[in-house]
Amino acid sequence: MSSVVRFENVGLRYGTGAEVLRDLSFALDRGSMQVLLGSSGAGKTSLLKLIYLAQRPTRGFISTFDEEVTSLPREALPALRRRIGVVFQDFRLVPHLSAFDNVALPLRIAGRPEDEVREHVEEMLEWVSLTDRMSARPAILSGGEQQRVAVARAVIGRPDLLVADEPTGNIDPEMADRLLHLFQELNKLGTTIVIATHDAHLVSQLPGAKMLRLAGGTLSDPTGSVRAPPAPFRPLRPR
Ligand SMILES: Nc1ncnc2c1ncn2[C@@H]1O[C@H](COP(=O)(O)OP(=O)(O)OP(=O)(O)O)[C@@H](O)[C@H]1O
Repeated sequence: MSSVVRFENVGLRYGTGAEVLRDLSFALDRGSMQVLLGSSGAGKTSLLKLIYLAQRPTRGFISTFDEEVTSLPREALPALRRRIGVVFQDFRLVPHLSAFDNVALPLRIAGRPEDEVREHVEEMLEWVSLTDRMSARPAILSGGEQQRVAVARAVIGRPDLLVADEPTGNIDPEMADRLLHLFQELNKLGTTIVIATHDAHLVSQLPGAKMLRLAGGTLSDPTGSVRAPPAPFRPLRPR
């Protein structure tokens, strides 16, 4: 099977600090769905940044859509980035644009006709239950509403690759189910998907998804069992 992204012995350090990612070698198969599991600080966001080309590795080799991106000039990256939808952990909505206009952005950038934009955006906002909030700017939306706008914006253009950083972190379980269903539908249409989370339960909600487990900056055996939970808290007994 061909791969959309391939890492070979990739490492990343910020400045002169220690490596936060090391010896990463894996491939994302075309049309696959992967859950990147790791605790807080494990390096999930850093790994996603390498995948969506916002960060270059300090060593190793990365290929994206069959281009060796590690040696590509900076000017060549935007064309590849346009094929990648990203749900950022901190949403990154455009503050002066309404929910509608934020979601419309990828379609307008792609030069799609305005009547088509309207139809698609309305449909997408309905899917994430934000029809009645479409005129609101991000500042007056709740965290969960902003997250749903961010997801809608990332998926609306049917990207070849979708990268989502804790995309269900701020929403209730019912809406989380709805978003996961949306990701599965997109995956059926051919989009390769990577979802980073610290929530091991998410894997069981995505039948067919493969797991990548990140710990201490490196990928462990994805077939390995989930680490045992810590011993239960036992308060001191009164003497
Ligand atoms: N821009 C940066 N400069 C320096 N260190 C950074 C930078 N970004 C992340 N780090 C460090 O890299 C390590 C991994 O961080 P990262 O944000 O990738 O983890 P994470 O698994 O996404 O965590 P969380 O689940 O809490 O978001 C941390 O030790 C963090 O402090």
